[in-house]
Amino acid sequence: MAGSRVDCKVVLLGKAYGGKTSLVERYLHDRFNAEMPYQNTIGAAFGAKRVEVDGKIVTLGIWDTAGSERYEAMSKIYYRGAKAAVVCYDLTDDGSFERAKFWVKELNDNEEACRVYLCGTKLDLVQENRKARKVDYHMTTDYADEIHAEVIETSSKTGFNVSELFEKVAEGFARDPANRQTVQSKYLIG
Ligand SMILES: Nc1nc2c(ncn2[C@@H]2O[C@H](COP(=O)(O)OP(=O)(O)OP(=O)(O)O)[C@@H](O)[C@H]2O)c(=O)[nH]1
Repeated sequence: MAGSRVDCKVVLLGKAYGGKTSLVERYLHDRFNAEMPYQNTIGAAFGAKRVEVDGKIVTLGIWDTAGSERYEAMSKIYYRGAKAAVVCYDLTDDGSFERAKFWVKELNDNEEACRVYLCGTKLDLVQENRKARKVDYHMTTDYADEIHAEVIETSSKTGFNVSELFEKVAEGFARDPANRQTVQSKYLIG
């Protein structure tokens, strides 16, 4: 990946313990370690991945921010210039959806060109036990319609919908006429 251009800056935002790091870990390295004790992100972490869209290469530069409110000022720095934001909430924690709304407002107020993807995390937990669901799916889609966003529910544990989420992000970016210049017009080989 060294030296390759980052076309699309993507930022992950959301409440602490919401599953952002696990989502990136699953997407970039296809792994999830349930045994590993939770470690809160400090500052932010960066990773990149190339995605093919319509025969063209989009490089996603993904910033995983810290959810802890202690690092809020820092997280605000990381969404600057982002073309897409994956705003995460934990499907088993209703407070995390309130926090997601906070980030959506931040983005709407400061980064007009940033597309918002609402990502419900830990879907495996609510599939195992329906009572564990604390964030209603239809409520999230109604809200998404209001703010012109998309909703996707994922599980980093099983991998369900994780690649699909980032593919949506890459497609949304590459197919936006405003970004046509940025997307490398070369074909992906191999
Ligand atoms: N069962 C299940 N657990 C998950 C899933 N995603 C994350 N977790 C767990 O939830 C906890 C928090 O996940 P993280 O990915 O570290 O959360 P985060 O949003 O990056 O947290 P901060 O760095 O503090 O902002 C960890 O113990 C994970 O193992 C999932 O899809 N399923």
